[in-house]
Amino acid sequence: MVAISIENVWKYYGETVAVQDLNLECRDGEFVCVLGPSGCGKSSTMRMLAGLEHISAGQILFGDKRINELAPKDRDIAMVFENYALYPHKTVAENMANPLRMAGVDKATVTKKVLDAAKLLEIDHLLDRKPVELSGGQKQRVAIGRVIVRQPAVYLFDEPIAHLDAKLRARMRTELKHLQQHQGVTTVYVTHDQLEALSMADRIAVMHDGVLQQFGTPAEIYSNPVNTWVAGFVGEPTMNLILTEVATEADRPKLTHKGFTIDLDGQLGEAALRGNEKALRFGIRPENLKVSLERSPGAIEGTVYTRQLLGSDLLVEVETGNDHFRVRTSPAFEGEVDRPCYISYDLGHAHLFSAETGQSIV
Ligand SMILES: Nc1ncnc2c1ncn2[C@@H]1O[C@H](COP(=O)(O)OP(=O)(O)OP(=O)(O)O)[C@@H](O)[C@H]1O
Repeated sequence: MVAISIENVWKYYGETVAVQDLNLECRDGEFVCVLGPSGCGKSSTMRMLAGLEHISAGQILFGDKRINELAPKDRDIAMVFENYALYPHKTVAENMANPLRMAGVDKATVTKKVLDAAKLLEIDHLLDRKPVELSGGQKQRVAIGRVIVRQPAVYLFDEPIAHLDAKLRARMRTELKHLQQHQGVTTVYVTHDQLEALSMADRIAVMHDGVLQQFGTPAEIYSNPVNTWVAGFVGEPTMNLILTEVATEADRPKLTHKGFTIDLDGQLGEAALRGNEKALRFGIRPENLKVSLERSPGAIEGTVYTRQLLGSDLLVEVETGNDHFRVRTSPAFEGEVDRPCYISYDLGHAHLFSAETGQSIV
């Protein structure tokens, strides 16, 4: 196992800048997810780590060894990419056994390790089949199996479970996480799925347009997003980010909006005054709002726009002054569409972002 340092790394494809001055430290044995939407540069980062893509500038170290010039086979990595390249003429068992055979492991150990991995991945009944006889999801599991049979210094996973159905994906998240914790192999895992990142990673690197936005634990990313981009990308249903104007009344700051006014105090109040900004985005997660049919002091008045059942919870969208708040509540909430309701909030869970730059000001 080994720590990974990505230092001032850039990736260009001609004029296109895919990765911009990336700095990331992945501790020995850590599980780091690189999270972002399509085109944000996560696969380019992964391919540079794997040695499949030239590093345009900067350097990558495994431990204290610079790997820029090392061939993929000399990096002691095992990778699963979205387009799993299996050997077409070999069976599933032979595909999975291949890395162990190449490493000179004895036959009995190979057979046992392949069978254990196949059972874990629920492909033990497919061991004699050839890749052409498998579904996409089954091929993906064989590709994962081929990687987990051996213990390299680094695992590189690029959307390895994207092709599985929801139930198997949830199971594989648990199993991969368990396996990684058990083996302690330093892991970089690329995904566009924020739930996957939140549930699996020790730390998450959120990328957008080739630029690292934030690097932190899932709790830090979720609770203290550094900008509106991260705030809106991580968390489902997404954070409410409502544009408001800043005003003061008797030196006390407040946020004004067509549908409501929010008096600020404490940390938020200080930040709003200090920032000297005319407009701010008020951010609050749906689970940190309460909706009621009873009016209460300071509550935001609105009308029920939609009710959507999310299994055990109800998502209520409330319209106020041409904007909508999403509120996660109990299905027992009786408010009907187009009827008045009242939203209350705890400012301890609220965020303020500059309307101009999108950066958190608190
Ligand atoms: N071989 C290439 N030649 C030119 N441009 C490329 C090449 N590979 C990627 N790009 C561009 O670089 C940027 C980052 O691509 P990258 O594949 O790293 O993103 P990604 O986040 O992994 O996206 P996806 O999830 O869709 O794979 C994109 O704008 C993409 O169009």
